[in-house]
Amino acid sequence: MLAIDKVDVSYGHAQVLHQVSMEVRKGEMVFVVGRNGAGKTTLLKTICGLLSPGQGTIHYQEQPIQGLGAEAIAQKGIQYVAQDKRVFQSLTVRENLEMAAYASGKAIDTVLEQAVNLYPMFEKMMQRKAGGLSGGQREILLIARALAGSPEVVLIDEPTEGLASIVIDDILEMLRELKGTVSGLIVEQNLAVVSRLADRVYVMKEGYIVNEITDPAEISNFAAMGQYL
Ligand SMILES: Nc1ncnc2c1ncn2[C@@H]1O[C@H](COP(=O)(O)OP(=O)(O)OP(=O)(O)O)[C@@H](O)[C@H]1O
Repeated sequence: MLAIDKVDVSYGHAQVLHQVSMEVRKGEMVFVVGRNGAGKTTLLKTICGLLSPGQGTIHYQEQPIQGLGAEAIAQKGIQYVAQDKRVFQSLTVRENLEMAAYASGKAIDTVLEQAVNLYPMFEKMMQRKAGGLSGGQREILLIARALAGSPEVVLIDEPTEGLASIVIDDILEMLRELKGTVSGLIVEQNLAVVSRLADRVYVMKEGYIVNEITDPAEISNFAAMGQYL
């Protein structure tokens, strides 16, 4: 589905990704973990076309996409949910979803229904201003917006960052709902979340992939593996 091969990325003269290779197979939920500054956000921005790799290739459904630009890559079916949890605050939940429907060309009713399936509480929250939602609900709204165009792959940057543990459970539940319906590449520092959902984990350190874990037993023990971070 997505194959990243020996990708280097620099900001000016500062190289921050070195020979990064990874894959996401159809329906897989793949996690990237690593300390702050390891290059995780840079990786997602490179895949979705906000940054261009200096070297290496990124293939999506067997076609090269590196350097295509963010709009073209989104149209091909890769959606990116940034770390900042920024919704259109002065618009309602419904209006936020309507804008995503409009941008993707999907019927509004379908997008609203998908969002309620993802997070049933939205049904009663459609007229609320998105700025008044909790951090967790904003994150779920952003993911619902990203799913509006029925992408094949979602790239999600730190969905639980800064959230209280009770809200993290909501995100966990929502991601569990998503699992299998779309392929996911998710940056996440909460190892308990990773251990519950991951099909595959990549560990990044200082711009390099230093470990790939696919063994389910090892993944389910991942929360105890703080040494990787
Ligand atoms: N726009 C930029 N210009 C120059 N350097 C940058 C820029 N963005 C990030 N960096 C540097 O690139 C490196 C990787 O940053 P990146 O944000 O990708 O890491 P990260 O693993 O996502 O960390 P975090 O969890 O803090 O977001 C860091 O050293 C960071 O300072």
